[in-house]
Amino acid sequence: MSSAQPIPVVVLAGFLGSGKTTLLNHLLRSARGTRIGVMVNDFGSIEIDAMTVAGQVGSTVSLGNGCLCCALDASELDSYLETLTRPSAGLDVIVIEASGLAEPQELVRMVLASDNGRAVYGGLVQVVDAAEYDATRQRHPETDRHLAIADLVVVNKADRVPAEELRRVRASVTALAGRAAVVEAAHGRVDPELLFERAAPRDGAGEGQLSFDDLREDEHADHPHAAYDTVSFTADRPMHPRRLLDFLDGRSEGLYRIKGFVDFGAADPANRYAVHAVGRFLRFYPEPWPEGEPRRTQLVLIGSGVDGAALGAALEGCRVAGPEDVPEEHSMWGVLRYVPEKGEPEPGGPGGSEPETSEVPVEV
Ligand SMILES: Nc1nc2c(ncn2[C@@H]2O[C@H](COP(=O)(O)OP(=O)(O)OP(=O)(O)O)[C@@H](O)[C@H]2O)c(=O)[nH]1
Repeated sequence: MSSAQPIPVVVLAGFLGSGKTTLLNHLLRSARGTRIGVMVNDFGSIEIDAMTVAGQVGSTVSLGNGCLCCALDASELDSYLETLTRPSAGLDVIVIEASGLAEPQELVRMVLASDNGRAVYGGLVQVVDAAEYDATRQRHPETDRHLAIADLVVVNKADRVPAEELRRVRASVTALAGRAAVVEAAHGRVDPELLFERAAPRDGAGEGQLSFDDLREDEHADHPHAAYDTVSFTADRPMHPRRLLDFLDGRSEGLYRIKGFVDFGAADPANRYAVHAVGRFLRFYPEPWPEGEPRRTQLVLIGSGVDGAALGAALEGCRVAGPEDVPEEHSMWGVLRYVPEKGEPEPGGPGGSEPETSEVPVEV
């Protein structure tokens, strides 16, 4: 792509835990020379997504805590776009990863409203968790509306549902997503061309894509974010593997999403454990501590109808209390049960080739 062309800005949306960061990291790994700028928006004061993506690329801007569509206005978005669209950054495409509770329509509207002449709206990619599809639609009827305005829908986690179920979900998504292409994926592994080609500004710019007029103003009202609380937890003392597992196994239905990194101290001094819970799905992904990274646990918990103070207190009780509180010999076994088999890649880690995008340092 030539730098004289406007840079497409793709909005990557999808409900909590559907696999947006996983897909983004796949794109960054397999972009083959396409230089991708990333904006990440975390819902929670610890920027887990930003940390998960940051190792992969230099051109990442974190939009911080909150729901982008509420926290940001078009002029602020413009100042971030200004940074990423500088010719010196040499980017070909910019991807905005929305928080799992963002209203994609608002983001699209903001991108369309941008007066940055070097950027152009590049389409909405909506990620769907095939295993959570019915439950998500039930709790969040606005899901249907999000599908209807998408340009590409990725029915992700195809590996988690039987073939027949996948067909049913795909058929339902296709019916709702009138204008969008629908593809299935496991671990977000879509052909990057699919996004970038769709994102590339074409003659008759944005043909087939949403225009301002397609976006109705009144739909921010039933924004799902209002129903959710977020709890951030940090501990400088290691977590007790068995007590943390008991906490996770006993989590309530309302506590829909947990993500972060866990320090199990002496139980595994070499690794930190990325943890992800999405509904009843739970995984730990051990990875060597990055050099210079302080040994600490950082978690973000997102749920509706949850008691934040009680969750915080319960997690505090999962910390190793002191030298006499030694985790019993096989206490890591419970954790290891949730470490994926070989072949199931980590959300942001190995499991694929190294990123081919070059580092593009961008100062914000
Ligand atoms: N089995 C399976 N797990 C997946 C797949 N895609 C993502 N995951 C896992 O689902 C969890 C959530 O994935 P993320 O990529 O962090 O989801 P997200 O949409 O960025 O999450 P939020 O930003 O919190 O909304 C992680 O444990 C991923 O490894 C998939 O296709 N199959």
